[in-house]
Amino acid sequence: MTTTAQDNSPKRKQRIINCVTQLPYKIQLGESNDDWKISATTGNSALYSSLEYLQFDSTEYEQHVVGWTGEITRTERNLFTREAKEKPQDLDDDPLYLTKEQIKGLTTTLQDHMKSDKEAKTDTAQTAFATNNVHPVWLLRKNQSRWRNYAEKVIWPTFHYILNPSNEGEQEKNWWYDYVKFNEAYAQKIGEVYQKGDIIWIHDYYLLLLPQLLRMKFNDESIIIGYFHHAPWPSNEYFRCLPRRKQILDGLVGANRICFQNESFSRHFVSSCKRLLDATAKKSKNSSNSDQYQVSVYGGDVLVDSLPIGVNTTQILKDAFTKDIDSKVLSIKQAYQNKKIIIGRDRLDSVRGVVQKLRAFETFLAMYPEWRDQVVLIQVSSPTANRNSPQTIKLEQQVNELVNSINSEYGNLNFSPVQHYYMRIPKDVYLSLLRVADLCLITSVRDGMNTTALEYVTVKSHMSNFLCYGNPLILSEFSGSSNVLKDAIVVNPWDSVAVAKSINMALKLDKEEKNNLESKLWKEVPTIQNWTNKFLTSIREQATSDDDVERKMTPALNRPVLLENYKQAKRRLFLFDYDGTLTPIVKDPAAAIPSARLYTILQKLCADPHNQIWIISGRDQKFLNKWLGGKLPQLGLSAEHGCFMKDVSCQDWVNLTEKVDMSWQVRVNEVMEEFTTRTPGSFIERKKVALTWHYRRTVPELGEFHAKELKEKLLSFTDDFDLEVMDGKANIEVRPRFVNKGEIVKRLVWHQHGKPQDILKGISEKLPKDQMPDFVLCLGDDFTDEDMFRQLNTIESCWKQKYPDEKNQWGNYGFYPVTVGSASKKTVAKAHLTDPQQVLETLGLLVGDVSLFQSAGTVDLDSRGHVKNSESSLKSKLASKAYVMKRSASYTGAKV
Ligand SMILES: O=P(O)(O)OC[C@H]1O[C@H](O[C@H]2O[C@H](CO)[C@@H](O)[C@H](O)[C@H]2O)[C@H](O)[C@@H](O)[C@@H]1O
Ligand SMILES: [Mg+2]
Repeated sequence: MTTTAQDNSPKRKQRIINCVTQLPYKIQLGESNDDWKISATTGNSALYSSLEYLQFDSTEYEQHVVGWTGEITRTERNLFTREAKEKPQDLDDDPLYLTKEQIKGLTTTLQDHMKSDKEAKTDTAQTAFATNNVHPVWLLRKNQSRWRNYAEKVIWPTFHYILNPSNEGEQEKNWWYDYVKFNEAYAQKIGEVYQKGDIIWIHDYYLLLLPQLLRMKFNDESIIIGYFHHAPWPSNEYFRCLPRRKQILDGLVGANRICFQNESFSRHFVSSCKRLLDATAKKSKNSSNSDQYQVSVYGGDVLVDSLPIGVNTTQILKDAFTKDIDSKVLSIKQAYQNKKIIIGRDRLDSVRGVVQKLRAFETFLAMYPEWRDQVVLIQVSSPTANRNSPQTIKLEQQVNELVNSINSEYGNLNFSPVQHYYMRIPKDVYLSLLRVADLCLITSVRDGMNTTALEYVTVKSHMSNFLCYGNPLILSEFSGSSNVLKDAIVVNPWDSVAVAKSINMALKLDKEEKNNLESKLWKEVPTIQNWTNKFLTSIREQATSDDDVERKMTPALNRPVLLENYKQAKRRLFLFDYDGTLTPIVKDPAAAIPSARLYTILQKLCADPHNQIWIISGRDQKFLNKWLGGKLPQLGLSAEHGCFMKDVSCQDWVNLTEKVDMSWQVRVNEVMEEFTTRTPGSFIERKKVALTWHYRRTVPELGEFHAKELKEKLLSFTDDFDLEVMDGKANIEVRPRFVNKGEIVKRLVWHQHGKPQDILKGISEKLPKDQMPDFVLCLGDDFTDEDMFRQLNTIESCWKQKYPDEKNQWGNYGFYPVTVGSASKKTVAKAHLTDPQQVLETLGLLVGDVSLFQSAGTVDLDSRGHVKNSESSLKSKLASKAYVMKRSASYTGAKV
């Protein structure tokens, strides 16, 4: 009899690394260096309740939260009240240089805070709890709010259909660099936390570059990255106005799954990818019957769909129905006896529609005199982080004027129909307002998901609510929540008359009508538990289904390492393919000519005597001479996939196929001509040796079908001539088998660096290593370029045997075989860059034309956000030391 051993060990929980813009805490430093004051932040309630759920209630997941600390402020004692008060000038003037000990102390305080939260929130201490699961991202530079600028002043407005004139000036450039660093800092922190098998979940528009950065950082094809976008995603007509639109999309498509609040946002995102990245998308329905897209971009796939966020309905009901809140509700009711109460709670920014709401309320009072004196609008507007910006100040004035004019027109000495509170209110007051309301009015002109709407419906679902059960909700059609709360009274906030009519109708609903509405609405409120589980379950399913397919991801090129290696190397060799690498693929081969930017970069590379630059292309000599050799004679050239070579700073070409029988050309040409006749739009490019049949300009399906047929036909006889038939980018090429780009690479690497080539002479593998290149950057996009990469890999293996002790500080020989295309492309290259634009940016970086922070690239940062060990990092360290001394001296009264 056989027995199966039972596995009694506790099931390992799935680890989730949850990346949020800011930890859910407001952090203040008291008078002494370790006096940390931690309190809960306001805003983002839905997201933070998802974190709480994963932290305290979920039995399936072990959560790790990675987030910026937010602006850390200091407090000072108020001499009169003895209370600690925040120093207002802190954020701009007071650099928060924290010592290592302080950073450690604060991390422990945060961990402890989370633990005591747990003890307060769970009944038992049984749940296995992940200690050290809060991972702060330190960015302690002076003016800490700098990290918000690009996200808040450029991305946020565009995502809400507000176009600020952007001139890509110095200021915006600096904001962008800080934005890149912000994302880099997260990548670095995740690097410290990540374990194989973890799911990384990234939230919202501060972290749009992070998915791709993580792909660059981890050479782990199984890494699973999900991204949820909480804000709206605008139509492509708006999105494409962002100067950094491509970098943003490139950053995001590093995720396996990108999810939005509703189908319109995901559709807009997909059209941005199609338009700006040349992506294709297949649409289908997901398990919740909403649209999902498989977006193919740079040859890889990303799943795009939507899942509206929810709220913690159980907690809200628990918090909203207490004795304390009962009494608050009663006092509000007494204050407005015999009046209907309309409530609104919004942040005071231009998209929340407070102005539209006031205008509609004014119209309502004008249109329905019978309601005057019978209705009060309690509007709570909470200040935004940008309270002092000219736009907010203007908006504040506009709101005040409207409130005054309504109250003077329709109010009297005893009563003002609009009660406007410009302040943050505590949670209990907010819940009391939700409970007391006869109507909730939401007129935002754009938002991702309005959680006030969801919370209101939740509170109104409670029967014992002082006759307020089921009171109605008027909701803007431009709010993301209108896609979820389909049975709300939906209005266009720009149409004051229509909103006024809806207010009148809503206030007149009888009990049965209200109950009817509420019973439908209540079913439509998503819970945060469901939302969290659904997102994580589907990403896990995606991961397992992907596991069945053989999946190898190529990491993105680590550009900071490349730059460092470049700077230190003395014998640098560049091996560049041309089409699809240095220049984008276009319909007409004759139109694919070098850009001015490419010339500048090549010129700068050529000007450095340590560099040897070769273009190794499928193009013929005529094309390469005309557009490259003629303008930059220092370039080495190889034409027709290795058939011809022209050495650097030399005019003459050498034919490596001179002795080959070319009789095959007639036969191949005949077959290609037959297919050209049958396929409108196709044509033959006749080079000296190779023949290329192009079908980019044909009807795609027909072109592809005939290309397959042509290839088979050619393969049936080309073996006799020892020819290779190659599948290129919308082309089929034929050339002799014994020449290929790899052979050229072999010749160039096994060669004394900087010495002229004796092309017809054989290769010597006996050269001392210090005469051969110590840095080789090889870039190519196509199947034929794989020969170059393969050759470099072979040489590297050989050197490992021959020169095991001569590796560089990065543990290799400075070889960078890099494919141009997606991470999921099948390749033997060691890294990838997505497209020719990224290629130029990378080369620009080497010649000093581009900043490291122009695009994200995985850089190690210090706790202040400077590149580690850089000049600015060292300067900042000194400043920090001086600062700490000054501070401690000011405590003790000593002079420094
Ligand atoms: O080795 P490469 O430098 O990448 O050259 C490969 C082939 O590139 C050219 O064709 C390709 O690019 C064209 C322009 O973008 C495009 O219209 C065509 O569809 C692509 O196949 C070139 O015409 C061929 O001769 C090269 O062999
Ligand atoms: Mg190419």
